[in-house]
Amino acid sequence: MPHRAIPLAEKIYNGFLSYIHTFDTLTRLAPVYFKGRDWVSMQLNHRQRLRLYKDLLFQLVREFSEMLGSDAANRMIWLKIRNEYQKLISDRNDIELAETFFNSIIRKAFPGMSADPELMYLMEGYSECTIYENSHLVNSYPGFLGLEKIIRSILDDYEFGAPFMDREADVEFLINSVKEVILTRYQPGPETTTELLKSVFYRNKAAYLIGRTYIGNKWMPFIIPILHGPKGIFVDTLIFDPNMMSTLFSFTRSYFMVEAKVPSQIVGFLSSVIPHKKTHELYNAIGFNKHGKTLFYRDFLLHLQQSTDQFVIAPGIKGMVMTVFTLPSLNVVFKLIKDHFEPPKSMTRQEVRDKYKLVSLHDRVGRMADTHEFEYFRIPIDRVHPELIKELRNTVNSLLQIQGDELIIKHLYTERKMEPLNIYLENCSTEEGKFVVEDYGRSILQLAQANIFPGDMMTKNFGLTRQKRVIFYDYDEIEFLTDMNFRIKPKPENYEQIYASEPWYEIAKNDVFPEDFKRWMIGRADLKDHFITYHQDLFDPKHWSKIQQKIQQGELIHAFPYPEEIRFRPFEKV
Ligand SMILES: Nc1ncnc2c1ncn2[C@@H]1O[C@H](COP(=O)(O)OP(=O)(O)OP(=O)(O)O)[C@@H](O)[C@H]1O
Repeated sequence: MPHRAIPLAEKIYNGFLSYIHTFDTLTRLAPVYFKGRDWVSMQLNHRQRLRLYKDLLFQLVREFSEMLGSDAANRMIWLKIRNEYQKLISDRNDIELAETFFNSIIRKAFPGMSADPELMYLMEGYSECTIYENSHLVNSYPGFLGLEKIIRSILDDYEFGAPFMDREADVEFLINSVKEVILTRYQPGPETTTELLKSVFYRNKAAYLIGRTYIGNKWMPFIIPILHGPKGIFVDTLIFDPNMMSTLFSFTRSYFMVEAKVPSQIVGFLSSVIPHKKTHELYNAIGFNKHGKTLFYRDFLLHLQQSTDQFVIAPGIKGMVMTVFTLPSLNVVFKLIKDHFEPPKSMTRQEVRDKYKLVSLHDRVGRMADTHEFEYFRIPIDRVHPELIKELRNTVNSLLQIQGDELIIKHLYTERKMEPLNIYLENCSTEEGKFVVEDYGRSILQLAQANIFPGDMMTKNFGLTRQKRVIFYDYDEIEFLTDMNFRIKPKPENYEQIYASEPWYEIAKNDVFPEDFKRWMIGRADLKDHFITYHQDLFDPKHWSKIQQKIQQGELIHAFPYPEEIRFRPFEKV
């Protein structure tokens, strides 16, 4: 009965249109807030966009399920709905997003649905994100114009609606930078050309222009960060370093606000300029994280087919709250909330989920890993190591189902696999160790500036990225920094107090004594002194209180996603 399937398909399609429309509307507000230096609205708007998908889906699924009535698990009807939906979306240039949207609906409306290749779009969609010729994607600047003219034209073409602080100085900085990095190595020829994505990428207090220059028989990518300080708009630096570009698009950063009329084209261009990034990571980076999740899952299924290794318990110290496992050949960990927590952990499963949600909605400032949440995640049981089966049975039994030859996990998070910091510190040289413990302290202070207090700051709760950047990944004890009370330890005044085995003063739940951090943060003797000297602020309650005050006064600190040493004007405020 196709006539019944048509309104149901239309219902989903209208929901999708409404999602895309609202997503675009919110995205288009980013340049407005950038122009007005309205950073609070920028942040709220971003959060609203992050919530959009789930909020909208919730309402839509309710209405849709009412229409569907008792047919929620009727495969025939679903097949027909999918057919009708396919007709509605087939001409769209964001068809891959529409497919993912359908998957989200069926996953919520069909009881117990995990992944079904017949009813869902699992392996379809654009496998490649081709950039079409003559598209409206980029602004092009032919090489014959000469360096200065190209740079001036670029600054003319990207209008931020506010005056530049010192445009001539920016032109000079950019010219010198290109001369230093590119023109010492390559000679421009008749084929030399520069392209910049027309869409500007906004995040926090910055705007980014993303481009590439064809020179020396290859495309040289670059990123131009633009800031809007109290004195006006200015170019902050010019990035050519591929590692820095990659960090800018890292899984530890918030998503960009960027107009993407044809998302696959933006992603196609990005993959030509940002090395090592998978397509799913780029979709995440431009805010289509649900589609990023679809692609991630697609990669996962392909990887399973192409590998033979077994899922095992993740290396490192086992969590008290999470059971964590991995596939050695894949750079992902799977995190499951345990059925019971041993003291001193006393939270509920829902509270842990709330903390993970908090992180997903918060600015991750390059220091917390993004996660994807999955329900009814399937793994072939013969790929699960017996030790892991035992561990899962002991710790997360309520989340497990066995169906045929598959293990189904009712709820889990996936996260990028990193090398646990405690393991790295056991094996590295003193020099390597100094480098990472400096970054360990820096990561904690940067999280603090973003109003995050990690709670448990032991090295086992941090991981290292490929580029040896320290990232926090244990979210169950996270708190807002402004909810904590940083205290100086009271001085003992008598014999009993000096020799008391327990603290003799009252300690409230949210009290923190930063002086104590010195005792346990770094164990290794050859690194401890270096760490304590390098990060004196960490142990000073006044420093923590100062950060709190700034946050309470509404100051949003911009976490630069590149080293501040490369800024053209390192001391210029934003
Ligand atoms: N992203 C990751 N990459 C690699 N290993 C990880 C990752 N996340 C967790 N692990 C491993 O799993 C262990 C437990 O993870 P996690 O710290 O998230 O659990 P937890 O139960 O919250 O810990 P805690 O008992 O400290 O609260 C870590 O110590 C680490 O060894």
